[in-house]
Amino acid sequence: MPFTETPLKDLWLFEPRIFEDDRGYFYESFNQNEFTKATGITSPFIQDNHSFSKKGVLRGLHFQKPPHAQAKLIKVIQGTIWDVVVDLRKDSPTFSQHLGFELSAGNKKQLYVPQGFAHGFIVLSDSAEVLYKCDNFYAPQAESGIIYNDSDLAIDWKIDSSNIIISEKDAVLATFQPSNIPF
Ligand SMILES: Cc1cn([C@H]2C[C@H](O)[C@@H](COP(=O)(O)OP(=O)(O)O[C@H]3O[C@@H](C)C(=O)[C@@H](O)[C@H]3O)O2)c(=O)[nH]c1=O
Repeated sequence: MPFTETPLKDLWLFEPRIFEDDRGYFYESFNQNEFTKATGITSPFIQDNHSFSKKGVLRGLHFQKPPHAQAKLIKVIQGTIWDVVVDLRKDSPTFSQHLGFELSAGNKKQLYVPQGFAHGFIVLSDSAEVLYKCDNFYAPQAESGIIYNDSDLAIDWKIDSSNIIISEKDAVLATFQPSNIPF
């Protein structure tokens, strides 16, 4: 089964089967039937996003507040990222826990991040192109996040902090405070 549930409930890793031959390779990068059969998740994806980032760029940690919360299915088509998620669901046994995954064009792994998680990634290779599907539309008024270097979360971003590049918006995100979490 190419879908594995991770130690964080409802967070799934997808390792697709690759068919290689003399021409190159082929694989189904997404199949709604297989996805639903394996995970039980039925909500359709309605927005696709594509970002390009240079080495050391860190985007995150982001989430949208309800009713605009987004589940995301993330993959990399060029380069390598360290993808990090934080469980923000207060009723979850793994509330406040985080996990990191290496996603790359080479390993073709995909991560399904449910609603109620914060998400971010850092680029480990010279550059990276990241594609992700979302089950809810972008809603700028609902955007929120947690500062990447929050001392309670203590996330290992794999790159020396002096080489991390973040947006002005991400530099002023709040620290992790359960009372501010809307899930
Ligand atoms: C996320 C997003 C941004 N934008 C615009 C707003 C802004 O002008 C420009 C760049 O936006 P940002 O700086 O927020 O992009 P970015 O920092 O890449 O934001 C993304 O980060 C990763 C980690 C996620 O998980 C995503 O959900 C999203 O929050 O693109 C859209 O038009 N639609 C979208 O869905």
